[in-house]
Amino acid sequence: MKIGLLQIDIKFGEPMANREYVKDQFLKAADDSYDLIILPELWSTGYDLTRLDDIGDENAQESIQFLQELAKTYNVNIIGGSVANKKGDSVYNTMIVVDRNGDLVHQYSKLHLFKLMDEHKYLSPGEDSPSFLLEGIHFGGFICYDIRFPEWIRKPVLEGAEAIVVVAEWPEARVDHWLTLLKARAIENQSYVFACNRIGADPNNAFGGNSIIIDPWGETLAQGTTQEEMVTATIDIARVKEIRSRIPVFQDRRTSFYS
Ligand SMILES: O=C(O)CCC(=O)C(=O)O
Repeated sequence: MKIGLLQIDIKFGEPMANREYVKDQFLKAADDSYDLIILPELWSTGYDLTRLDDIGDENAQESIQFLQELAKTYNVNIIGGSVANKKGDSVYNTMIVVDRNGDLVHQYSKLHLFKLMDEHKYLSPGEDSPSFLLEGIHFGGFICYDIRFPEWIRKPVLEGAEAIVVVAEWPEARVDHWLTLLKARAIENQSYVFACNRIGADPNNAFGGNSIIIDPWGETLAQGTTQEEMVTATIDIARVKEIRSRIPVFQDRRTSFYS
């Protein structure tokens, strides 16, 4: 499976311009035969939180249709980062997954809102399961701050997930945490990690790039810089079983002492 993490800059509060830009990037990648392309968190609006009521997407409909068209046109599965999803009086930060036929496979709204960036003032926390199946692979999909909660990442893994996807707008100031947490999540869960971050800056933060693909042994297969790029690796999901039988962490758990 060939994976591409679309590490891009995002225009602050300009969904139309960001959609056009993402469309151009898919066209550019068209000849590279990706099986799965992953976008960053809030790729259509950025963190323009005070305007999400205006620029957010009613029930994520426009974003879903946009991603469905791209998936069908380029015959590629898409984990469409996340978008500002308006539902009644609330706005959620919602991941959208569509398969290469253009079918909507999964939606997940960020569970843990990040107070340091005021998310709790403008967004509502989700209540969705992070588990989904795509191309026969069981994934757990998460958004940014979620990776600081190992017990939440573990949940889909205990349900059978072999790959953890993370979409983010992770600040440059804490890139060391980003890389360390992602590597730990890969090793402790003996799972692939595909983590797509944005680059560039908004009025409040500079973002750290360093999108990364890590194998279930904790080895980095590909890592971005702080420039715009497609971070790419080809993975073999059978490696998960191999690693899990080498060190059988999941058989050795003492669940009568912890859940
Ligand atoms: O946990 C962090 O340091 C960054 C989290 C974050 O930026 C987010 O969830 O949007």
